[in-house]
Amino acid sequence: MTEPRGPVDSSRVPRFAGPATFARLPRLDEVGRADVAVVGVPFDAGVSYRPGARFGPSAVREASRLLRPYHPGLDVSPFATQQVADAGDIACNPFDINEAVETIDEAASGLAADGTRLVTIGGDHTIALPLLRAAARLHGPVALLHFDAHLDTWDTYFGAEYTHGTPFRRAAEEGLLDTEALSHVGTRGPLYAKKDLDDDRRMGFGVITSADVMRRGVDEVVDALRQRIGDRPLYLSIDIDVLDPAHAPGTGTPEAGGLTSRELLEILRGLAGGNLVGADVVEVAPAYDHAELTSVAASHVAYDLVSLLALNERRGPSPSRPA
Ligand SMILES: N=C(N)NCCCC(=O)O
Ligand SMILES: [Zn+2]
Ligand SMILES: [Zn+2]
Repeated sequence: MTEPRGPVDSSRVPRFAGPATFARLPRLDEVGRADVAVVGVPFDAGVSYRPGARFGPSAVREASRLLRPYHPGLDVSPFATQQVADAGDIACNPFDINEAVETIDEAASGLAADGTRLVTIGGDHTIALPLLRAAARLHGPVALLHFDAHLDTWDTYFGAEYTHGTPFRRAAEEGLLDTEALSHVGTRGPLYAKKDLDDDRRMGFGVITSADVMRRGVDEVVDALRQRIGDRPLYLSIDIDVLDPAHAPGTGTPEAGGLTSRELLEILRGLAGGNLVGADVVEVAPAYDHAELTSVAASHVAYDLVSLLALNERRGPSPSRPA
């Protein structure tokens, strides 16, 4: 097997020079096949409040120029042990949500057909539905770990079924989810009614609120999540608004009282050694960002996801966790 082709060497070409692929990795067409593809979905026609997440993929790529090849927290060089490439953007119709959902499903299925695992950069949270369809087609119903301020299991908005507040209800209805292993992490903020929580529970979701993370701490949360997920094929969906607006102001539906980026990254690291089959980072809306706070956070989250996928291959225990 040939060695994976890694990022542009920052000691030769300054990291602020040249095109912004994710982490300055090669494009997929330059390497032919990848173990992990980072793909953008510049789609935001499903939002209920501030638009702008269509510019998320390019902002996260720009912010990812500073990433380095070795992850000390997980003791892995994620670009050396597997071929990681930037698959560019899935071009989908900004005026027709139903068509866009189909396009994303087909494109994701095409990319993943030969075993490539996808880390998708959104885009608003609508895109999780077609990504879950593509994942479930390959792996069957998947465990879902959903980091978000919001439940995203509402039914419709203005009669629309496919929106950023409804992907997980649709996914549950379509049988894409393993109902024994569904968790929201980081939820908070006002709801429409208490019934939102009842509906959510009926779909099988467990909830670890943002306040729970603060009270129970990262290690206990990780233990609970690992127990619930076990060895199941796992899909991770990370809405950047799970972070407090102080850590991620650049997003469309911000809610006070969120996680710190440190908490989010540490919870992710605690999941090492599981059976991650795909992941997304969504809802980065750069027009509301300051000093790239949000896109830097999202680029680090994506880097950790790629690193978790590298450790998947090894199937070893997590070095960041005590034995
Ligand atoms: N998925 C995100 N970010 N937000 C959903 C909010 C839905 C609402 O406006 O009630
Ligand atoms: Zn959200
Ligand atoms: Zn969301």
